[in-house]
Amino acid sequence: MDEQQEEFAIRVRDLVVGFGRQTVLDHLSLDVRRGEILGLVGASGGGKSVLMRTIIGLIPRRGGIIEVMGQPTGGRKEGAATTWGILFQQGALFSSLTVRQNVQFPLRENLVLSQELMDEIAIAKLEMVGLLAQDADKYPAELSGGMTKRVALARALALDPPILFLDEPTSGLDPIAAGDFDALIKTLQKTLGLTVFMVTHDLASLTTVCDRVAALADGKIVAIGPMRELLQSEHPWVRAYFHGKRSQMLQHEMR
Ligand SMILES: Nc1ncnc2c1ncn2[C@@H]1O[C@H](COP(=O)(O)OP(=O)(O)OP(=O)(O)O)[C@@H](O)[C@H]1O
Repeated sequence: MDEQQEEFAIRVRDLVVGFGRQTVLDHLSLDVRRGEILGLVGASGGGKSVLMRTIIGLIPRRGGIIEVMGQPTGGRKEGAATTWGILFQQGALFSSLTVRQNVQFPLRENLVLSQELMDEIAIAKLEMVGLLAQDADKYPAELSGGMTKRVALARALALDPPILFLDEPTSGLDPIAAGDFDALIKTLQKTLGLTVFMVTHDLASLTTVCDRVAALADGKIVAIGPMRELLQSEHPWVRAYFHGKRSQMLQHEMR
């Protein structure tokens, strides 16, 4: 593996993705460094979810190259579950399974382990995301929004993947729960050395947990860097996003 491959967890080059006549991603390039938390912002309907889903192989591409941990992804499915964990926006837990069974789901799908070991792993993962062993027998309907996200996170981390994809992780959470969740992501990044790719509109998350922020506009990454650099960007969409009335108000309150 050469030095460049070592440095990047995800490399995207000239990615083109579309549906019918619509081109959503238009020769998009992006590097995600190993061990960083990268936040992705963009207009609603601008293609953030499409980019994430294309990287993980759920949407086919029309052109371009995607490498994950130094390996081209071209349709490769095997090994995916151990390479990345995914937290979808609503948590997407299986409602008929308990918390424990939800966390164990990827283990059952990918490994052959004794029930005892799977129980131990499930409890360890739940504790890692700040839940208690007694939460393991609850059903998703019995959980708060914050707990649901934590269970989904425990499930995403069940196979110890080096990369974590988060789709608007703090949406639907109150500011305290959102702040706690952000802190948890930061702790996991530091303790596990995770690379985190996070789609978010949450200015607090962008400012407090993201090492870098990438802005998606017109199907391309038009700005990327630490938040303070994005705030200086001259790109019209980036300026409108971070310096519009609503953002200004929030940034002022965050000072
Ligand atoms: N499976 C699909 N089939 C057809 N069009 C799609 C499909 N998935 C996404 N699109 C289109 O691609 C565009 C980008 O959608 P995407 O969900 O990536 O936006 P987004 O940036 O994540 O938006 P939001 O912030 O509102 O979640 C939209 O115009 C959407 O209608």
